[in-house]
Amino acid sequence: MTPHYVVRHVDRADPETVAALRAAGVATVHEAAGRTGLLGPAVRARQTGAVVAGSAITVSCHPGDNLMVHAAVEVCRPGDVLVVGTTSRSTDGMVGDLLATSLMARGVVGLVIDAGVRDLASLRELGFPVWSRAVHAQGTAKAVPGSVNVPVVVDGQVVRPGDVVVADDDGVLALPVAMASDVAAAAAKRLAVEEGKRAALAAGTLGLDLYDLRPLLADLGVVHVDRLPDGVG
Ligand SMILES: O=C([O-])CC(=O)C(=O)O
Ligand SMILES: [Mg+2]
Repeated sequence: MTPHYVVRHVDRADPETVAALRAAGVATVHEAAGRTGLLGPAVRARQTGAVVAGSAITVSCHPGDNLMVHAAVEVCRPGDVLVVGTTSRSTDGMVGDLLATSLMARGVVGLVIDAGVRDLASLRELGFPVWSRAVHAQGTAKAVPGSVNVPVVVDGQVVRPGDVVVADDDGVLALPVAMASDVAAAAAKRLAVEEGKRAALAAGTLGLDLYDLRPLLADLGVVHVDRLPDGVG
């Protein structure tokens, strides 16, 4: 039989770094990380306005089977994000309000799952944020083994145990621990620069001038005219 593992120990990023990445949000962290780390857009927020960051506890499940999600709950610590992948594509409702209640009792701050969730109204009422491929009431079994804290693929992105996961309304990103503090510093710089840009744009400065795009447009052959010349268009 193929061995399956529940790995108890995970190397986590320090809480200050995790907090800084949370404050920056997914889009800024993605840019600061050199446009890496994003999960695909199919795994999306199932609530509005939630922002979480935490260390990934990863789960590899057989499709239609949430046995290993139950096994994973035990190794979660406060501040973790549970990240669930399946070994082939699934939209079954693997996690609902009961598992969410259990995860909240362990201090887990959110769930990212490349499958379905159910009991959505209750999940929202609980205030337990989820990012999922689907919402579907389809029930699942507890019969097939898998592993906890091994690398998983979630909508095209590898997520390793301990990766810092950042999730908000824009999507989900996973960052290796080794990159996390450098990216947090770069993200803080980006936020400061964006603050200045936001003030200038709010005051009416055009992006064309703020980013000095007029010479570029000219170089690219873009011509300003009052009306299209006859015979064009
Ligand atoms: O129990 C399950 O299999 C999934 C579910 O609905 C819950 O966690 O509430
Ligand atoms: Mg349920």
